[in-house]
Amino acid sequence: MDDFTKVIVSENDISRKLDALSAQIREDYEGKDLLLVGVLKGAVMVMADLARRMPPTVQMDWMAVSSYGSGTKSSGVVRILKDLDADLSGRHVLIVEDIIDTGITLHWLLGNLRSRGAASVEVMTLLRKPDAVQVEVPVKYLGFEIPNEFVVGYGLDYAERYRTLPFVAILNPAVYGD
Ligand SMILES: O=P(O)(O)OC[C@H]1O[C@H](OP(=O)(O)OP(=O)(O)O)[C@H](O)[C@@H]1O
Ligand code: HPA
Ligand SMILES: [Mg+2]
Repeated sequence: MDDFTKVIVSENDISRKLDALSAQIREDYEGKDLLLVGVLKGAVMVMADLARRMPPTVQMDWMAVSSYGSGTKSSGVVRILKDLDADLSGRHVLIVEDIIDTGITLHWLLGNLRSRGAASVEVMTLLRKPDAVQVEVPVKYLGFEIPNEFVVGYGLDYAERYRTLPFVAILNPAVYGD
């Protein structure tokens, strides 16, 4: 049995998309002190590859939230596992995410970070599933819209596995027993 049914975003697709998005972000934040906030653990890969395309003065901070546990369905409840180190007051913040699925995580996170007095809070996500969205989230920088299937790779896991793949693939439902 193959673990994946299809590669939907290749390593090369990701690299070219990050070239374009990072150029736009550099232009939009020129002259501003930018804080990238990565959402652990899924955003580790996209954060690393985006941040390397930014000026060296860019800063990174991390927040860990989890709503999926070890399954393939959102629990609907977002828990903070690790908070930011940075004080956001007056800061220009760009949240960096791997995926918007139901939108529950980012909707909650945007509300949470916006209450901390930042000068601006925007969102960059590599992937979005338009057919899965339950809560609309304003996204300024979007990589790819993908079908409503459970995907893994490039930071995205199933039960903590497959995060290290360099591409994004649809997980074979036989792996999780559907
Ligand atoms: O739009 P949603 O339906 O809320 O789903 C998106 C969120 O789910 C995943 O995180 P997860 O809770 O699996 O934690 P992880 O990043 O540690 O895998 C993903 O990294 C996003 O943060
Ligand atoms: N794959 C892995 N993790 C996720 C997904 C997905 O499709 N959606 C939300 N978290
Ligand atoms: Mg996960």
